[in-house]
Amino acid sequence: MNTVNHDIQLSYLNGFGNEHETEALPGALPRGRFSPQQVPYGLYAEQFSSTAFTAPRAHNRRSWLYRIRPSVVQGDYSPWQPDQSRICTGPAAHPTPPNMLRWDPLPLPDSDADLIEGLITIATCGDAHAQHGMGVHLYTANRSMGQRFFYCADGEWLLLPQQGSLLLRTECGRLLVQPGEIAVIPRGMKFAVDLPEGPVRGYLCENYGAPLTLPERGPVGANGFANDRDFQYPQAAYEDVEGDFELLCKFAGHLYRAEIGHSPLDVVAWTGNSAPYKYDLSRFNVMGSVSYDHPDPSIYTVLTSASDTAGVANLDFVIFPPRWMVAEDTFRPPWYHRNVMSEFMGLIEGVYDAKEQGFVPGGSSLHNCMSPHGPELGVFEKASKAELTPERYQNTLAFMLESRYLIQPTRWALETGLRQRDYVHCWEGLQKQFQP
Ligand SMILES: O=C(O)Cc1cc(O)ccc1O
Ligand SMILES: [Fe+2]
Repeated sequence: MNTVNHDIQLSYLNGFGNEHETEALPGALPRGRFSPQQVPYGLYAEQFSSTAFTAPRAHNRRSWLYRIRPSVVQGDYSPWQPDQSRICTGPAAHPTPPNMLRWDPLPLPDSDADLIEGLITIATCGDAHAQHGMGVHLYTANRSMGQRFFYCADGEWLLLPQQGSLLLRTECGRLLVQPGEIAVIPRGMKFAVDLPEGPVRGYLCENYGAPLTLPERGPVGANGFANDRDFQYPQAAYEDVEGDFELLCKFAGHLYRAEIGHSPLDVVAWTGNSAPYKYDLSRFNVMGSVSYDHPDPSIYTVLTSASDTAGVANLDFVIFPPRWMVAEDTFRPPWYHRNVMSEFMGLIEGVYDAKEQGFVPGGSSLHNCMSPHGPELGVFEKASKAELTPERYQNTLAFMLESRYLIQPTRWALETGLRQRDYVHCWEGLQKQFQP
């Protein structure tokens, strides 16, 4: 069997949301219909729907999977026994303080943990049962999942590796994802995460709402931001293997376990537009001001999940990548601001321009609805006096998960020693400089 071959060179199918088609055996994919009376090679046909059957064509996401056994061939679910108290799902029942919050990175695990065992929720927003909002988790792991398989019924997973690469073995095939890249796994898709290079750390956004999609470009035109062609989908690859395996599932905020006598990654061919994908963030075509003023960060939106109100996102995934700053007569870092939207941030590498100290790779910050924030004292002083020659921001890759829903830090996040209790002091020295 072919569970894990880390040396394998993976090739991908390109194009965001295309009606992709791929087969691991010649002729495995039925032609001209989705559900023939008999599928080639004795495979079973199974439709995998990520949107309602009746969703408008432009939003409809579904794939047809041709597999060795249909997904119904599995054991009954019972609660997963290990302690699950570190994994939380919105809505949270405890109070949410308006404080500006920041955390140091999670240390790598000192005992064996795979990615599911190493998950810890830092914040949630909205309500998973109502299918809006998100969970923000941090992960660390030092062991491959191997023959433990998983799917999340509560949301789509956006994985942001910060250290170490992930080999995602999914029903649709394999994706190798490294820091600086992201991967998105549709709600409900079964997968296992292996660690080809050892210990890993990263962020995980569990999107309870509408599937992530590319934002509109408006007057920018037909190109730019994240270009559709740079999103990569797996080629079909199947595991034909039997044994005493387990299938974990996150459903309505709890983890369940079912026994399964075979690898559920047994899809030999698939076609459709709902599948996992990856994207190299360095491909992002950055737009910015070439005259004056610091633009809104929405120009850096990679992917967005709509809410029911146009222009008000359930979730925007935004990055702050290397780029040139040329704006004249402008305070170039982010302005001081208060925002109706709530902002969770992480740092993949380097230094973020608004916070040169204390916000470190693997760390996190949260500026909730209407909580004030902006450059720390040192950045303000420097940027107010800097000579405004063109400057390349490099060695930097921060991201933001911005939501219309209040982002509620978990109890763990509020109580952990990783929380920087002195965070607010980074603005303390901003003096009155009023000269009437
Ligand atoms: O708060 C932050 O650091 C994120 C952010 C960056 C920016 O350039 C403008 C607004 C904004 O919220
Ligand atoms: Fe902000």
